[in-house]
Amino acid sequence: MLKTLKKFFAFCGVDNRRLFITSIWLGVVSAICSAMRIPAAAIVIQALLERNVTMATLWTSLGIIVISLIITIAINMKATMLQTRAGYRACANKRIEIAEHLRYLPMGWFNDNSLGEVTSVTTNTMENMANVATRVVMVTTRGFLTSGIIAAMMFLFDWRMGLITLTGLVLFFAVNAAMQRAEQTLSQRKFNADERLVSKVLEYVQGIAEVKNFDLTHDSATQVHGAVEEARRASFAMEIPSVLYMLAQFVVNKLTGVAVCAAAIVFYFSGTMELTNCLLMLICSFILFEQLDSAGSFSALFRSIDIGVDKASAILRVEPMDIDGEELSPEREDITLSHVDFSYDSKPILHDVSLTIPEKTTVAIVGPSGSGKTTLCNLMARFWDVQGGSVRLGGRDVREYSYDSLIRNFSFVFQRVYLFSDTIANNIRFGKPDASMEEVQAAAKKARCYDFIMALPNGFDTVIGEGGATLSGGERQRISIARAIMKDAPIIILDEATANVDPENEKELMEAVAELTHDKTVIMIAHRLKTVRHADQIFVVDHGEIVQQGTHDELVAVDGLYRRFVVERQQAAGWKV
Ligand SMILES: Nc1ncnc2c1ncn2[C@@H]1O[C@H](COP(=O)(O)OP(=O)(O)OP(=O)(O)O)[C@@H](O)[C@H]1O
Repeated sequence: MLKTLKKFFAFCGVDNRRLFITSIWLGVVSAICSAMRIPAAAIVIQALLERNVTMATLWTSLGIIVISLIITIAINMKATMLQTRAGYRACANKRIEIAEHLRYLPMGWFNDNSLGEVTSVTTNTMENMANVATRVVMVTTRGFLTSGIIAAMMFLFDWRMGLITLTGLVLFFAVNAAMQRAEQTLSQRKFNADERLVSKVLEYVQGIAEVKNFDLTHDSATQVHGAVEEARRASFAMEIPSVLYMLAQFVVNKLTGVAVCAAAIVFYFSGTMELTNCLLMLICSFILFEQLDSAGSFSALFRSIDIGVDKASAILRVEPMDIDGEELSPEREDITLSHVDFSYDSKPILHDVSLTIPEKTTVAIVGPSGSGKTTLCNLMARFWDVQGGSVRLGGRDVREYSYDSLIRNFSFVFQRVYLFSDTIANNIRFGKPDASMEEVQAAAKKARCYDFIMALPNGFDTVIGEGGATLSGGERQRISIARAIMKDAPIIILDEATANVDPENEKELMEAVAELTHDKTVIMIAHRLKTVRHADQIFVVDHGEIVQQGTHDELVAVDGLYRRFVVERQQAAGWKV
């Protein structure tokens, strides 16, 4: 348990740890104040035995009780406020730290770890930590510390009583340690079940259109039901042993009280304890381990704090990509790939790819579906690291740049646009967080989305649904172009941005793209002949290799994949030109 405490305090950070420790010590002071009931009772008992009860005796006793009660309440309030602040602040800081850290993780990590796992850690686990860990840590540490202090006081009072109390404490901790061991595997099972539940619900909600479309309601719901059922079983399995161990702890506690009671009576009759002290011990025996009772039940949750800290720390320990990167600004924005080899895990995708894209030129990358076009573009912005060869921007390997200084040079317009559940203005501002409203509107005008935004009920302040759900595909696309215009990066990568657009939207989209790409280095994964034919260079990719390279006129003049695609474009399923 001490190991978990140490881990938890290290996890919380210095400031929050200080608040926690202060609140724990305040808790101990409050427990001692609440124990002032014992001397208050002793004064009255003594007076009664001496048949000397006066108003002064009663007032003194009452005064001690009232004052200690007021102090206890005030201290408890302060301690609760401190630990609540420390708990929520520590978890909020961790969430921000994790979110920030995720930005710098290699894309391969996201491939290997499901969205559910990451979501579960940042939501469930952190929520659990904020709610449970803060209370658990305070109640248990306070309970154990207070009981230790009481045991020491018992030794001072009468070593025989001290011995009985200590024996009780040792037995209590033995049961507690057994409970912690029993909880270890069960807590892990519960965490895994919670993680799977979040994964399945996310999958179900994200794929709800497909679920309805293909009438998968039953299959998907079964998976969600299975995950819910396993989470229920895991939670229940965790409760059973803890209830039994808690009962055992409770029994040990009460038996210690009974032993104190019995020993006091025996010692009185054997003439080795005064009547006042004997009566005092009888009162003490009932309140001796009050704090320990709640500490014992709360400590059952210690294992889940342990796992929670481990899960969050495991994400934070994943090595970010730009560990050695420098803050660089390329002098020119040309891109060179030299003998690049790349695989996703063990699946080879690109083989010995070399190409040069001079700055401020437009290149089109074309090829059959799955040939590696998107992968090629992603390597330029170091979404992944190459396994062989190099990718250079402005003559420097992209691995020499820090992530921020590299990504500053790129704007991506993806075919699948993701808009955040926020106002339209803020979605456009993503490209430049401190942009004024005038700048946002100017970008929207260039991206040909100003008119439809103004037609919305709250204009630029309209909050759009998560993923941009309340806008059409073409509108979302143009907002993403406005975002890219706002960023004003020197290199634009258009990944099939013009595919799947109806003719009405196409004209506006083309105008928006023209505004975005003006005077930039442009790399487009192009499916339309119109856009491809005007490119300065065309790279034809097939099975992860550049099989042809040149201008449209040069490529149609020779027999090859490009000409075949142009000729067969009407029938070609994988290449819509
Ligand atoms: N994140 C990933 N993890 C594993 N494999 C991937 C990943 N992304 C793409 N692939 C695989 O790599 C290959 C190349 O994919 P890529 O998206 O680069 O092709 P593309 O030419 O852009 O295809 P399309 O025109 O259909 O978009 C495909 O076989 C794809 O399944």
